[in-house]
Amino acid sequence: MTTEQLVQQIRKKQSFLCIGLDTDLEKIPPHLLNSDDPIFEFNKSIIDATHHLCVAYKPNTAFYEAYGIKGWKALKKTITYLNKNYPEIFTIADAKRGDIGNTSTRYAKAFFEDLHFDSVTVAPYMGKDSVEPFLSFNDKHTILLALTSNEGAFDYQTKKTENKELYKQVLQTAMTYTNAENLMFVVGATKAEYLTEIRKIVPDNFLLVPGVGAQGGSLEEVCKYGMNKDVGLLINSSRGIIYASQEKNFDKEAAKKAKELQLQMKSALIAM
Ligand SMILES: O=c1ccn([C@@H]2O[C@H](COP(=O)(O)O)[C@@H](O)[C@H]2O)c(=O)[nH]1
Repeated sequence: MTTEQLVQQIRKKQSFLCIGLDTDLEKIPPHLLNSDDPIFEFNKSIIDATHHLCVAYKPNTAFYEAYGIKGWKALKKTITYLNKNYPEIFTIADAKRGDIGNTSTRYAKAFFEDLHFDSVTVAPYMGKDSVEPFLSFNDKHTILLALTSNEGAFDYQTKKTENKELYKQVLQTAMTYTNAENLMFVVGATKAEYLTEIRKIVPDNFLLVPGVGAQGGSLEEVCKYGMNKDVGLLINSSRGIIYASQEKNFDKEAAKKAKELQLQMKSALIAM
């Protein structure tokens, strides 16, 4: 999917919501555990109930890898279901990959060519030759970790080397990479106060913003400091939406939570 197509969807749906499919067998409604593939059944119900309220889904691969081959099969069924039934939806494999060049190429092939995701999250620590293999795929997006939502972000990401914070160096250096137009960046909603500085360095790139809902980040502040002329934000909520209820109507309860966020996003778009 191109960035233009993503922006069109945001305008059409009046939403820049990304729903995180962090599917955990210990948290899904117990009645689903009797089915052949409870992870996929849960995801399918959530997707069918919420697709009109969001523009992206983000399965975090850890939740699938944890179940071995069964988890990978459920991930493949989920992305195939999304691409077949809702091709307008932007898909993110939250896998946080990155390695020496030839290994990164295999990761990129796995997520872009085998699984057909639109994007994958990548860790910047190994530098240019670990990131550029992901960037070389047309109409695919590499979402680089810049300033993460967790407390540990302060261990390195905000520390200064050569009088500049590491997250700023990541943003600036990454923008010099070949095919940098395919870059998006992860910035935690819990770090909204940094967004003004971040937008000075990457005014045009999309930001994937996890951390509203369960982690307590403010949607209002993220919009205030992070929006650009094309909206430029994908705001993720996982647990806050998908685990709204463990009852039979869990999908409808999830949709209610997604609707609450979509309505706030609609207001932010009107105020733009
Ligand atoms: O900085 C980061 C990067 C990734 N994540 C991931 O996003 C979701 C957030 O889930 P919630 O349940 O809405 O808290 C999860 O998959 C994280 O691994 C992040 O939170 N922060």
